[in-house]
Amino acid sequence: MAQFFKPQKRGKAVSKTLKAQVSGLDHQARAVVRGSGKEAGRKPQTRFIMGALPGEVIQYKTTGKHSGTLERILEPSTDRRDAPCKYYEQCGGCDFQHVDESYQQSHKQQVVEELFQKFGVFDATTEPLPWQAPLVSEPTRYRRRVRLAIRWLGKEQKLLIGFREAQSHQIVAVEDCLVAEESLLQVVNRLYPVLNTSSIATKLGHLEAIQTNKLVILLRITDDLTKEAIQSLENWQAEQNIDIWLQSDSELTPLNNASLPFDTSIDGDKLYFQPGDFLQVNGGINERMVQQAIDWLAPEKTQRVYDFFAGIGNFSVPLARRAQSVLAVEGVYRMAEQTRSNAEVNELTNLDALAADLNDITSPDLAEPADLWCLDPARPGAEGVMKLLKKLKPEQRPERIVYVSCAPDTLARDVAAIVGLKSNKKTSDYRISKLCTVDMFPQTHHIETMVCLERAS
Ligand SMILES: C[S@@+](CC[C@H](N)C(=O)[O-])C[C@H]1O[C@@H](n2cnc3c(N)ncnc32)[C@H](O)[C@@H]1O
Ligand code: SF4
Repeated sequence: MAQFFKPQKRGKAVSKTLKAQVSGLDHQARAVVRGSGKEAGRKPQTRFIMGALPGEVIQYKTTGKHSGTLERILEPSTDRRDAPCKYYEQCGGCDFQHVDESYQQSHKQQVVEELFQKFGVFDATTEPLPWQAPLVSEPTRYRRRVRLAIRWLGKEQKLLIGFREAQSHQIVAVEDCLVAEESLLQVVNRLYPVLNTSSIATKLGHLEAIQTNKLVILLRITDDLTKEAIQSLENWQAEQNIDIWLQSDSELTPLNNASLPFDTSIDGDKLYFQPGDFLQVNGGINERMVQQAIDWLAPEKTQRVYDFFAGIGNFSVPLARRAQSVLAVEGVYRMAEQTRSNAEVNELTNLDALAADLNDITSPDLAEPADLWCLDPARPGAEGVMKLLKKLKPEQRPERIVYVSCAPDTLARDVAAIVGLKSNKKTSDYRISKLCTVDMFPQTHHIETMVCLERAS
């Protein structure tokens, strides 16, 4: 039969296998390779490839204009180690186990340094950043919360529970996870036979296991469970003394009216939360991070504090123990209410909470100005708070700001905005007095950083 030419849709690049030497690591710990030679007549591209290290010669497959997947390491780096977790090659939960923890930590500090330089936060040729020792975590068994994906395999009549593969919807079944507290996967394994029936498993979205004062299971359900299914979960709950919560699109319900779990603050105060609320995943490092925020802010009994992006009051409650008053601001109404309730339970009359969108905050929303600000935004950062700071008269601005960040790029952008404030057009109103990385997520590329900024006068 005659073959006719059919024009191809533009932009659909053909995947190729290439060889290259890795030139560096980006802020997501992806290897940077510059295309060697011409690829199908195009200009060589820079691509980002997970799993390789600077100096290594690799073979990779192109998957997009700037992406590729690692196929083979032809010349390994001496920094490479065998990953401690047997699921590492498939599981998307960790992406930095192929180097040891000190490499991970120094890479993370270097990323922050480079981003601060890029955003003009400081000039490396004239003034080094005042780095403090990193807050270093246990390298394994540090997670007190895990989320597992779930799929019912209809043909095999079997439930699959595990972590997602990187950039894929596939699930890797795991019996244990090296970064999670041991109790978490153990309890999931015990619950498995109860969930492994089509009447429950087909209605599950995902599962979370959380360990604070007690173990809690949160089941995300996509449809109502039958009475019998609920009864079997309740029987297991009673037998194991472990609370189960069901989360649907519209509500979060504890089975048998299970009570709220709580985290304990550095002063022994109880921070109650619902299983759907934000909770810092690394309990040990969280304690040290909160203590350091307090040391850096150094609140006095005469000072007022704003805790922006407050969650359930992780920083607000210990700050309220030391300051004259604290206003916690949180976007999720329920969590702001929880902070208020946590203030009451711990008999703190000087802590109030406001539910507000911090992208859009104005000083009248906050009533009186505060002497100290604590900021702990999610990844998009705190642009709205930066706008607020800029609009304030210099004398209304805080004496000190501690910024806790889980995204170094938005941190660099926001810190650049703070050090760029100049009331007298010459010198900055604020300088960075201390900063450090916080090892919140060992074995992954995620970077947590704390920065303390002090007002000049
Ligand atoms: C990284 S968590 C920190 C929570 C708390 N500081 C802690 O240590 O547990 C960030 C918090 O910011 C809140 N948040 C995110 N975007 C917000 C916004 N635009 N306005 C107010 N709060 C926001 C989230 O709901 C979340 O509770
Ligand atoms: S998330 Fe757990 S199971 Fe997955 S690679 Fe990391 S340690 Fe292993």
